[in-house]
Amino acid sequence: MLTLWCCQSPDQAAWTALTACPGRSKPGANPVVRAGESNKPPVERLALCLTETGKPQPGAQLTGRAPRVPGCRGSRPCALPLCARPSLRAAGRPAERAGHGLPPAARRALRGGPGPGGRRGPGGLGLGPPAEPCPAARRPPCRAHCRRQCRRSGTGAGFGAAGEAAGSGSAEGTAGGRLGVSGPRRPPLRSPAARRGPGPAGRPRPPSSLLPPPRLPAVGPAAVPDSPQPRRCCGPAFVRQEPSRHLIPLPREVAFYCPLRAPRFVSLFPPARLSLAAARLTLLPLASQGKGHGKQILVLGLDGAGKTSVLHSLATNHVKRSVAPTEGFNAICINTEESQMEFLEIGGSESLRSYWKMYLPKVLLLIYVVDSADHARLPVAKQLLHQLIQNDSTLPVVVLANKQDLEGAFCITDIHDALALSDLGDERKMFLIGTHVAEDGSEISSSMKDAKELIAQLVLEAQ
Ligand SMILES: Nc1nc2c(ncn2[C@@H]2O[C@H](COP(=O)(O)OP(=O)(O)OP(=O)(O)O)[C@@H](O)[C@H]2O)c(=O)[nH]1
Ligand SMILES: [Mg+2]
Repeated sequence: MLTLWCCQSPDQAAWTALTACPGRSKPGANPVVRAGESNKPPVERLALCLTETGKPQPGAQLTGRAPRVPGCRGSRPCALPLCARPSLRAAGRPAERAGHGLPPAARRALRGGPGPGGRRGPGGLGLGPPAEPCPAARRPPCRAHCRRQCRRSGTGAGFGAAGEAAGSGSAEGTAGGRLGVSGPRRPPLRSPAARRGPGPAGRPRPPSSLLPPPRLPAVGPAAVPDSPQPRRCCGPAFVRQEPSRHLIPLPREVAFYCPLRAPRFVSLFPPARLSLAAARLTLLPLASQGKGHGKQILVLGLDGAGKTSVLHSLATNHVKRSVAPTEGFNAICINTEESQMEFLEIGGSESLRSYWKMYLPKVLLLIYVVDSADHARLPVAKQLLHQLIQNDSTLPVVVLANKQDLEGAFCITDIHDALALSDLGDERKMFLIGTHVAEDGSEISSSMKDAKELIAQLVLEAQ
């Protein structure tokens, strides 16, 4: 059971909603969102974000669906777009991305249909670039034109909704065009997705914005097969996509991890060389490849907290516990479709802690990992965290309360108190997520996936 407090600022509310979305957890782990719960709940895992006052705040509207984002005037609940993976991919607040609170014309434009003045929107709901308009883009919709093309192709295979619907300006059709294309089609009329041709075994491909980069097919353990789609000639049934199609979360790994661009552990500095490396901040592993650009995510925490294990798991989406302590740095790059996340772990042993603060000015985000079962050293972890960020009042921090699988582990409300997170400033974005790196499971836990998505989103926002 997951209890969750709502945060007040729109961005944080979005995250709250994301974490609360019942559709995103595994069966059996669906969070039950309850308003007003203030005592220690019987949590298995609990996501907590802090309000601007730094205190947990009972959510006013949390009754099983995500709260409406302030300012939203849309007729649909904000929870739906927030559940949709595509909505995560666009910039801006989720409510804006879904078009809530905007006039109808602007909403149409946002979804990819013609907006005011007939201009097309940016491909709303984060589904990527708008489908290419049908050359016969006129009203009424160019269904006859599409039929002609299908007849010419001689196969009757799906021309897809892209051209037709885009021409018609229908929001459903536009999104559907990106979702469903299959079979041969006439080159000038192809949507971007159609240009790539049919998916494996003739199956259609998911929207282009949710695929790994071109020429990098989603294969390997992280790849999830595309969902089957009907192959048929364009017609009303195909053109009119169910609205829920917009909201089907696509496979996580396809969206967030490109398996062919494998994560790389770049460098391990032996302690003897550490001072030299530390003296040359600009020559750190990733920065030395010209890709640092201040986008690094710093991963810190006491020795044995599980930093390396967490990083391995985030990078590979599969559980892998670290067996050796990090004696220096550990740098790993995780490529997503939208960004490259460069993580830098610095070992947590006493001799290395003095180097932590040197990297802070360069980072976008701090991930602080604590061992939830190591009660004795939580005060040390707290002291180091407070010292670290006391001079940077806006640096976003994600605290991972790791090893939640251990019997004696503190639940995250205890961790919150033990680390005195409410004293860490009102301005910064701060998140606390319980995680564990299971030994037996092959895939990472849902809490770890939540953490990964949160980190990706924070990095996008910070850039
Ligand atoms: N039970 C349990 N053990 C974990 C978990 N995560 C990591 N471990 C174990 O904790 C030990 C330390 O993990 P590391 O990932 O090396 O810890 P670290 O924070 O990188 O440590 P340093 O590199 O020394 O700073 C290893 O034996 C891991 O197998 C977890 O979620 N649950
Ligand atoms: Mg380590």
